[in-house]
Amino acid sequence: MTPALKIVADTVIRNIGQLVTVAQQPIEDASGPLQIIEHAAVAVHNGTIVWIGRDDIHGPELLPDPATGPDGITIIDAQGVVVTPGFVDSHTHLVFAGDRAEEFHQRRAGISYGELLAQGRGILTTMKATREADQEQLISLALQRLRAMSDYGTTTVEIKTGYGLDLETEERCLQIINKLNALEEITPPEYVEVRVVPTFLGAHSIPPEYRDRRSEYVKLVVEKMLPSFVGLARFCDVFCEREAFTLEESHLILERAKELGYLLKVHADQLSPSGGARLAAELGATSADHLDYASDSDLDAMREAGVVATLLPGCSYTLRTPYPAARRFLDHGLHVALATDFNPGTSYCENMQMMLGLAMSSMGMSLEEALTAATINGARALALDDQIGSIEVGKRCELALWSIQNYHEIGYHFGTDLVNSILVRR
Ligand SMILES: N=CN[C@@H](CCC(=O)O)C(=O)O
Ligand SMILES: [Zn+2]
Repeated sequence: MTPALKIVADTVIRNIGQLVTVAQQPIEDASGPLQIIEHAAVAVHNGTIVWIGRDDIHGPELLPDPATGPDGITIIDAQGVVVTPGFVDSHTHLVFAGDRAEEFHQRRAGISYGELLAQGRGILTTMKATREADQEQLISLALQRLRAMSDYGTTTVEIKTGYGLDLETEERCLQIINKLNALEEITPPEYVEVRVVPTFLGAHSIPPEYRDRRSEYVKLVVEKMLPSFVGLARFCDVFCEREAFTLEESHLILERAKELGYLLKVHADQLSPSGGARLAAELGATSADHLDYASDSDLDAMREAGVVATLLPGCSYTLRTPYPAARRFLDHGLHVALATDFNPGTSYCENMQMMLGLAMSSMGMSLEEALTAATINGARALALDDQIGSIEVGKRCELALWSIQNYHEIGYHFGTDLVNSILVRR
């Protein structure tokens, strides 16, 4: 007889109807592409998952943490619902002030997103409002948005700067993003349990004061901003596009960022074939995002270089452009991630469930592919897949507790929030 497994735990989630682990390795008692365990339990110690399995069948002997004493295990009854990894929203522009409702309706009447950018509106409209806002306003807006995201099941959010476009405001936005990870420092203390990953996107648009001397702005990004923000941002991103930064400018910025130790992302081939996807592959970026105009050979280059393809259906929904054909990316053997691209111009939506729905209804993804894209592949797009994105022993406890008993309701029952709460142990 195998001796009982003794596990030290401080939290146990019991009575889980379906534990959708999205495990990357086969696990005992689990089945199907998402490695689902029926009637399951999860044991957690110090925020790390220490055991998962069938509730009550051959579970381990759970020992409380000696520090908390014999009554120290918190038992949470999931009441038979579905539990998945929390969503990893790997592409957002969440820190900004103002809105662009007026431009949205003008676009509905015929003006294009590219035309607005060319007229110095679009991103620059938001830049003006963001520069004028003070720290408290920006934090309070960000918190409101993070709360909405966590209500829909998101536990990790990447946040880009890119609405400051000067040294001072870009730095202020990065400091705010970092502060969101330490909310007790905010007065009065705030508790949103979402993990935040900061990205520097100084190369989002050329600010108006540099309109006729763009090379000087690129120089500012390369020589001043990038070195000053080391340690404040995990990623450096560039909007490589006809209306934004050329391939050469993007190359210059990303190459310097890489030398300084940033991980890389690229807004690639969104409005035209910009060469961004190819650049992401050349420089070993973690992800290339959008990719509406990426060619087959670009996708091959991305696969060879291990670049995650992040697809953003919220943009297609807002801009009324064709949805990315996810099948094409999957057939190229790429890891596909889904994200909201939450921003005031092209995707004003905090809700990852909506992205899953669009991926299934309009991008040709199965439920299993979409859930994988919104969890473990989002984690891959942040180079955090060793820590989050699936429910496996050794991963952090960042879960979504749904209000449904069968995960097949996801994408089928639409237009309503199916997530009850998130459960995060730090
Ligand atoms: N493409 C560039 N950046 C954002 C849009 C930002 C904005 O319009 O404010 C995007 O990912 O779609
Ligand atoms: Zn974006």
